[in-house]
Amino acid sequence: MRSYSLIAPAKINLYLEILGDRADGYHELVMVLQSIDLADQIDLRSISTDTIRLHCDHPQVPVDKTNLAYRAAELMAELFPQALAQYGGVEITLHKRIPVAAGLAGGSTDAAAVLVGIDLLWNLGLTHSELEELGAKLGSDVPFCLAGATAIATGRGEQLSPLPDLDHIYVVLAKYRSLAVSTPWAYQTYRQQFGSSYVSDTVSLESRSARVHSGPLVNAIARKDRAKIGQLLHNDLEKVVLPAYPQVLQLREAFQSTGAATMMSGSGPTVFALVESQVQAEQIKEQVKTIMNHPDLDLWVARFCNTGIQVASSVK
Ligand SMILES: C[C@@](CO)(OP(=O)(O)O)[C@H](O)COP(=O)(O)OP(=O)(O)OC[C@H]1O[C@@H](n2ccc(N)nc2=O)[C@H](O)[C@@H]1O
Ligand SMILES: Nc1ncnc2c1ncn2[C@@H]1O[C@H](COP(=O)(O)OP(=O)(O)O)[C@@H](O)[C@H]1O
Repeated sequence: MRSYSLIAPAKINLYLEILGDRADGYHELVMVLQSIDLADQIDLRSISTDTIRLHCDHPQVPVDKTNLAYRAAELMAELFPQALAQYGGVEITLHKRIPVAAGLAGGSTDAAAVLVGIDLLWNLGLTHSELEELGAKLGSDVPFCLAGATAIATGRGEQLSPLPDLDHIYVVLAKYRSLAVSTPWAYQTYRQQFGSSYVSDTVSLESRSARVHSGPLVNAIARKDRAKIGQLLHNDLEKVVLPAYPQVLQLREAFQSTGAATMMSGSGPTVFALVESQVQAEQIKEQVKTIMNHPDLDLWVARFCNTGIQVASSVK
């Protein structure tokens, strides 16, 4: 039986600015996204029946049709019924290492891996932009997860422009195991509290987005100036999540007290810090663990990576 094993990295947001609301209910964004080597492994195998089967080793992850990986397979089956008939259905096994509901695009990267894996299993030969288009139907962060690395994302988050690769930057991440922040809640609350400051005309939206494209963070990335990148981290969603979740605020303050550049990722509740070496990262991880002294707090050390979905092994 044909099978593929794929590696699906998480992302962090180095920058997230909300520019305005949109007629489709989403928000117009400008973000800088970065892949990190904290990754899920997704195994896909052709099966003789024309069904989709999903297994996952994480108790918080649904294995029904609400799983984004399942939805990615379902979308492929709907779009390519002849390939489904020719090659059979798919059995998907998710080995979950990315924390769930964490602001790290765990579900999105699994969905991206399933698109790539089924394209290979069924010999579809889809182009990268075709895969991006399918990814955007599943979620705003899915297109980024396909190629990963460092990129500016605009629109809902699905329009991408690559940025130069960043190497040798380590990340310390921390999240309370039982704490989840709803992404729709975060955007909706932001709109309620700060919506009146939106600029509604498109010229202004474009100029605000262009300011980021040629702005200090993008310049710091081009110069690989790690210290400056750290100083320029920004996330508008902190304005609503930190006041509503005091534990996340405390975690943010604990990271700050170590002197490292720190920020919440996406809609949270993961907080991360950027550091220059693995040794320093392990030190900060221990410092934050000691300051917080909470049995429910999980911490990880990861590294920036310049890849999105990758094939680890295959049987053809
Ligand atoms: C906040 C971010 C930052 O990277 O990531 P996470 O924290 O989820 O990882 C993203 O914007 C999330 O992306 P993703 O999780 O793919 O979002 P989607 O499934 O498309 O949308 C989930 C919900 O978030 C809100 N949403 C999302 C994107 C956007 N540009 N405007 C929005 O208002 C909408 O309420 C939508 O129903
Ligand atoms: N493949 C998946 N991995 C993780 N969570 C998933 C997946 N598919 C659906 N979910 C659901 O999506 C929600 C958001 O999870 P996740 O994608 O990890 O976080 P975020 O959107 O914050 O990056 C979870 O509460 C979970 O129930």
